Amino acid sequence: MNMPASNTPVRNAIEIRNLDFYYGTFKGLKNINLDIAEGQVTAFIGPSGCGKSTLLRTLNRMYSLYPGQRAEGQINLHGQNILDPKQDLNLLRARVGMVFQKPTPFPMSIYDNIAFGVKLYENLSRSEMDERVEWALTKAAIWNEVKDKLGQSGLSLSGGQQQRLCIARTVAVKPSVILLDEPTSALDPISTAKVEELVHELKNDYTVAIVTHNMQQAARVSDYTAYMYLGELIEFGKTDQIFMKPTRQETEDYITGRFG
Ligand SMILES: Nc1ncnc2c1ncn2[C@@H]1O[C@H](COP(=O)(O)OP(=O)(O)OP(=O)(O)O)[C@@H](O)[C@H]1O
Repeated sequence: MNMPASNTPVRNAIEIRNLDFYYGTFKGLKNINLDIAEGQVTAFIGPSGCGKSTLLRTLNRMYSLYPGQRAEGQINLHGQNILDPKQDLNLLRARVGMVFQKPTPFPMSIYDNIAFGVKLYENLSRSEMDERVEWALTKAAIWNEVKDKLGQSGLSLSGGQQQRLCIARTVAVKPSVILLDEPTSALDPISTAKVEELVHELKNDYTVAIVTHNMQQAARVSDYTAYMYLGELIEFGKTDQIFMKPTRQETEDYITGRFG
């Protein structure tokens, strides 16, 4: 468990207030109130269908792509409510990047996988772009594996490498928050360990929120943990408190495997 240094004041990157979420008439999230600390890793855990991915997808309004899905309440990103209808969604997704469960490289070269997103937001010279590509791939701990084959298709990489390429692609546009939706569930144990190590590194520069089915993973990589059940936030706290001394019986039952 990664404890924040106790003498460092924790600032919130995101403050979620009275958040309800609807899939049509079905209420997927019920009155969520949660703070996501800047420069820390926050894990969302809970049994299947409890709303972990739904909550993550509200944080960059990914749901706005789907008709019938809506959120009510407030999600303040560095003090600005991103649920405001006037929010520019392209800008939001540059500030809040997302990595999905299955690696999803674009069908283009490794270099272009990184450059593509950067070009949407910035006008860099070729040499500046070369630098950005190397920087992002280095941040995602995959530079050494791909530096001699940047022209090859991203799809030619292994699953674990593809996922790190996707993380590099997200990092490349310099977001302030990175959302990871079960980023290792399709990976083997060695690739999983690499991605977990990377999550640990990323929090030096970014705020990270991660959905995981794997409680050991939540315990290993996160500073804070939110336990959810049936669309409600049941308990939230520092990861060691949630895992070693939960205050709610429901949390304890889930953590100890008596339920879920
Ligand atoms: N597109 C959708 N339309 C309608 N209901 C949905 C949709 N996506 C999810 N739901 C419902 O919302 C609830 C929360 O789903 P969500 O995917 O957020 O859960 P989860 O905790 O991430 O689950 P899992 O661990 O299985 O991925 C579930 O009851 C699910 O059936």
